[in-house]
Amino acid sequence: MGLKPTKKLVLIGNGMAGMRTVEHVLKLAPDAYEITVFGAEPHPNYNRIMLSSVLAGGADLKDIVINHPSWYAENWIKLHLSEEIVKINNDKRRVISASGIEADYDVLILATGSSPFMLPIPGARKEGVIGFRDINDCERMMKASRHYHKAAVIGGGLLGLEAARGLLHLGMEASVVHIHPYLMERQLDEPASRMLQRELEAQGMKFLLQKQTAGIYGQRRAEGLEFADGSSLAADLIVMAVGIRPNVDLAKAAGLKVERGIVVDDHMETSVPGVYAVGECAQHRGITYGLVAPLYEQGSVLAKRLAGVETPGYTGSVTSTKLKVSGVDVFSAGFFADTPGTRSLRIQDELDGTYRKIVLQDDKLVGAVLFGDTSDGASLFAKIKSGESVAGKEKELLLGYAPGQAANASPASRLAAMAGDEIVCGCNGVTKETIVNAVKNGCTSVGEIKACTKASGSCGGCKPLVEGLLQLYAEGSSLEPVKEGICGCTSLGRDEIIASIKAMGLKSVKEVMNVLEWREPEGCTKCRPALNYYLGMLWPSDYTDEKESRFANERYHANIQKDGTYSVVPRIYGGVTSPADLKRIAAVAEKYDVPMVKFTGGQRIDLLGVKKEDLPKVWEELNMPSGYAYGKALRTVKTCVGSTFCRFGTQDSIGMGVRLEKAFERLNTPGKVKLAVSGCPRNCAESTIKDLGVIAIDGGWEIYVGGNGGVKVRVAELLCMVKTEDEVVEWTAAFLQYYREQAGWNERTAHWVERVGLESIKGALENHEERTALVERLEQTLSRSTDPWKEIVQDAELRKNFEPLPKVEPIMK
Ligand SMILES: Cc1cc2nc3c(=O)[nH]c(=O)nc-3n(C[C@H](O)[C@H](O)[C@H](O)COP(=O)(O)OP(=O)(O)OC[C@H]3O[C@@H](n4cnc5c(N)ncnc54)[C@H](O)[C@@H]3O)c2cc1C
Ligand SMILES: NC(=O)c1ccc[n+]([C@@H]2O[C@H](COP(=O)([O-])OP(=O)(O)OC[C@H]3O[C@@H](n4cnc5c(N)ncnc54)[C@H](O)[C@@H]3O)[C@@H](O)[C@H]2O)c1
Ligand code: SF4
Ligand code: FES
Repeated sequence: MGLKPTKKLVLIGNGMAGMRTVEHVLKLAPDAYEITVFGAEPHPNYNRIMLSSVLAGGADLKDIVINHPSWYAENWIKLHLSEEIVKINNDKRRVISASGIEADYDVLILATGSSPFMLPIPGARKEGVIGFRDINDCERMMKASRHYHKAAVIGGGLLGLEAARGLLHLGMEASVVHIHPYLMERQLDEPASRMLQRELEAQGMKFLLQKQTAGIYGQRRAEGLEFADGSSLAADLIVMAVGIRPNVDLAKAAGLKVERGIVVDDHMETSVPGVYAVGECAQHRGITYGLVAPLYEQGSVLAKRLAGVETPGYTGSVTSTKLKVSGVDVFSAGFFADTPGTRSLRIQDELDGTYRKIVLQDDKLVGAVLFGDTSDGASLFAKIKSGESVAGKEKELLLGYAPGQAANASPASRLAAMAGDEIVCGCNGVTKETIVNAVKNGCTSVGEIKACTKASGSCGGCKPLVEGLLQLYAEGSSLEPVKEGICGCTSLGRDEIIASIKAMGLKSVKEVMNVLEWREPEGCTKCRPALNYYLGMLWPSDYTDEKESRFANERYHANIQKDGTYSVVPRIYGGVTSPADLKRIAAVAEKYDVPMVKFTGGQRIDLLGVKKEDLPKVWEELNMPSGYAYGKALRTVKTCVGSTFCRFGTQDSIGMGVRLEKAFERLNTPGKVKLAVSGCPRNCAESTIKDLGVIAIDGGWEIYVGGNGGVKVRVAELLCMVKTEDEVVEWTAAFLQYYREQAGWNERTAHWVERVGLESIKGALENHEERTALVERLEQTLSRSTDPWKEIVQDAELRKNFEPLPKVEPIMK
């Protein structure tokens, strides 16, 4: 420190926004102020955001401190902990703490944050009823979990869901009571919200929707909740997460203009000159914010103002949020609702568990919702913030790739294509360019980049991107990163993971994550199903499929529809049915009020709109095998009528198709697999746009592979020509097993064939010995497969999974 400062700066509130402002001031004008900080909490400034991770086991309390006491001392800051300021004397320009400490100021910053809103209902003050705001709350929940088992969280917003996830981690039963019909209604539309709910249910969370809490019952300690509809829920820990209220009492008493928050102008100055407010307690242009990114923007503007650096002022923020629950990727930004004057585009892939919605207004992107894969969140948010015209680029934004570019372009090429001014770390407003410069200036780890730029220092959501940039731009690395993880939880790629599983004999998803040091202990929606698949593929004889690592569709063995009902597709081999099967399907459809019965593109019958609780009965009464219309597995074998009826047919395509479908049904594959068999080169079964298509020719068959008729049409390539039906089956088996062993999870054959090249596949399969070995390994896998519907129908425990959500008992008064 150089000259003795002449002005006194007092900060009330040792939290995230206030201390970020002080840090900025120290950078811009290190000698300008003598700084005193008052904090009501007994801790130095810590990362409040990470409390969710602490509760969920992803961090330790000691890991979340942002500024250690030594940092304050090094920067000549006088720090008063456990000292609440109870009075501001504007005339004397002095503040007074609860214990009587007085401090004079020339500049005063109020950064008092918010408090959880506690519902004013009978029983709200009972023991065991808490908010979730600070370290103390976190410790109370941890302590309660050691003695009690049933927790209820009131509020299905960001905080409530993160709290519930943490409580599950602590071994408690966690029920979320939400007043709206669907969760996170402030951030998500209904389809995304329903997908989220299903994922969280799979993690063990329970939900009571459209429930208004009327009171909390119990003696001294809470024992449960009573609802307005007369029902109740037992709970011995109740966490209220129904929103926050800015802490404004102190400012109000001091005569500052206060509405919902402390009213400030564009330079964060309150109605009293020299007195400023930042963070959640401040109200700017009518808005109070509850996320760090806008609060940090405010802090940066205020610091400039205090350091005498010219600034146009703060003009307000567009916000984006990400739910920090491991295993669930949800992103929401801007105006996501469908309102008059806006146009929404969306795609939902129930199979991959992904949802994308973009909202446009006057050719600009104004909002976005992503579920399942949030890797494009940063770039969509950048477009929303820039306000640039996106006319003509709507499809690119919706699909997440430029026309002509591969749909699943590698994360590395996406990072490389990112513009320099695109924000990578939303919490701290750090651009790609800033991170790349830090790397070029010698930062060699994410920790160093954090220390240098703040990126990844708050919610941690951008860590995978920061790590990706580090790998991409570190000296000596090629344009492709050295290592590209299968998801943000690891930097290990598919091949490394498979090699480690084999070498170390790892036998469960959890074991792989532990031994290979996953960053997220629970993994995510990308890696859990991938590991489950790899383990099943590598250990066909003794691996037990982990249902909880599969998408909801695969767990329930039915496709979930937009409205929460399911579709049921029984197997119809080769598209050939019988009057008896048709009668049974019709009877079930009538009995269970199935609203729609539809023929699918794969020549089957789809019963749409089946209620979850009816699924076991529907399967039982259909008494037909599962068609696997929901899984990454063999789907359909489409056939034309072939030589049996068609005058052009040279071979029995129906017989061949039925044989293939019976041979490979229930086979799990990296991506869904569709087959087709055509009876002559007229190709009526569209064999050339299937993963594997067979076409009859004079005296034999042609086998084509790697075709796709979906978003990006790809024509299949000729793998081989064979003479007999047995050879068709053998080559198909060998190709499917080679695909199972070589492709990445979720990689369709079209992409895989394009990536590795047809010649390499031909090379492997042409060798008779290798082909035979592949067929044997495939048969070993198939020998253990059983029909999932039959299993569920016969198992009372499994049937319970389909029962309606927790029964709420009526309360006896
Ligand atoms: C569990 C949890 C998870 C969150 N996750 C995210 C997230 O992922 N992303 C995100 O953007 N935001 C998240 N938030 C919100 C984010 O933490 C807040 O927006 C941010 O901390 C607000 O900063 P602040 O400085 O305004 O208030 P705070 O950080 O609350 O700081 C205010 C401080 O002032 C003190 N204080 C109040 N009155 C006085 C007084 N009179 N005298 C002295 N001291 C006083 C308080 O004790 C407190 O320490 C989360 C919040 C919680 C609780
Ligand atoms: N990942 C993140 O970004 C993150 C995480 C945690 C907290 N936060 C922030 O912390 C603050 C607090 O979070 P929050 O979730 O409490 O606030 P919120 O206002 O975002 O959500 C509160 C939720 O509670 C529901 N609710 C209201 N009254 C209810 C009632 N009587 N019964 C049941 N449900 C009721 C609302 O419908 C709403 O969905 C917010 O500013 C939030 O943005 C952010
Ligand atoms: S592909 Fe050939 S055999 Fe099959 S229906 Fe068409 S014309 Fe007939
Ligand atoms: S986005 Fe939250 S720390 Fe970077």
